[in-house]
Amino acid sequence: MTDTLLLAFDDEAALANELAVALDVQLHFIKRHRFPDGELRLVLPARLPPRVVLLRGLHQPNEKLVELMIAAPTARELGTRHLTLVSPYLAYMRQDMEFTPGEAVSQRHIGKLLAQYFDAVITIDPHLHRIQSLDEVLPGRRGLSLSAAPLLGAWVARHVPDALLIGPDEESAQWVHEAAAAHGLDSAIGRKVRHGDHQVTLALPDVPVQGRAVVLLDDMASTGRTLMGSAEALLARGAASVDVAVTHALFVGEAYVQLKAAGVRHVWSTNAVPHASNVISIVPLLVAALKS
Ligand SMILES: O=P(O)(O)OC[C@H]1O[C@H](OP(=O)(O)OP(=O)(O)O)[C@H](O)[C@@H]1O
Repeated sequence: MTDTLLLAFDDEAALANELAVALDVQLHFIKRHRFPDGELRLVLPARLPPRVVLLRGLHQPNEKLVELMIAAPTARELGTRHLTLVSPYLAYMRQDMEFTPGEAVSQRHIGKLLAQYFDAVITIDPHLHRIQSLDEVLPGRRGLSLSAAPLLGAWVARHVPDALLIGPDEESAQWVHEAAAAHGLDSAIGRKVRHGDHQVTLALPDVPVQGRAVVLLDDMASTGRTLMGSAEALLARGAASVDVAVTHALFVGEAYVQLKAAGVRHVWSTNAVPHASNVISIVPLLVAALKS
């Protein structure tokens, strides 16, 4: 990939450096200046090669979307003809239908916006419920959705002898089954009803957990309520230990501290979102996708 340049922002320097080394490509950080009124100025290299990969995770997405709206057309003005967005966490995928009249279907509109600027988008474990493929979100463009579940499963298999993997809700079944199947782990899936941003009702799966080393596995932790509620219920039922493995460590506010306070022993995450719990690198996944 010597003809490709990797562009990134310095708040994702660790992942950007690791990716550049693994791909053996040149890395350039886009310079950012925030004006007193909050507007942004971006500075890219004066000339760009025809193929550019832009790395930008979209956790805390609103300002980052503006960065993309400025950086992508600038890259094309500077010589880029094929522009790939690598966004390990793709925001706005959870609002995928109109639940009440007049409610914006953000997934569709953010997808269209990205399709306007990028030839291809690569992401990890996007929260897509009711559609099968990321292509459906990106009209006319290539969307590639990678799964970190086998990496999470491998980590659990190495660190927790005889683990029982539990997914807190039906949605998590895809990741839990993939991780369990790849590494011969026991698994079970609970149920969840969401009542609001911070309110969920959880039902544990009907499997014996007494004395088991349970690992809760999910695509993301945001407020941590889903994992906290599950962990407390598992410990109350006699689980020997509860660990957590997630792809996206969003952990808003005090969520991480509260999750540990709820009795969770270890919290493990991938570096798709930079966080203190990162222990699993998604770089091998990204490299395989970008090289194909
Ligand atoms: O840390 P939290 O704030 O609990 O959020 C994380 C949970 O939210 C997501 O599911 P969600 O409840 O959105 O599922 P849904 O899309 O089916 O409502 C995700 O799959 C996690 O289970």
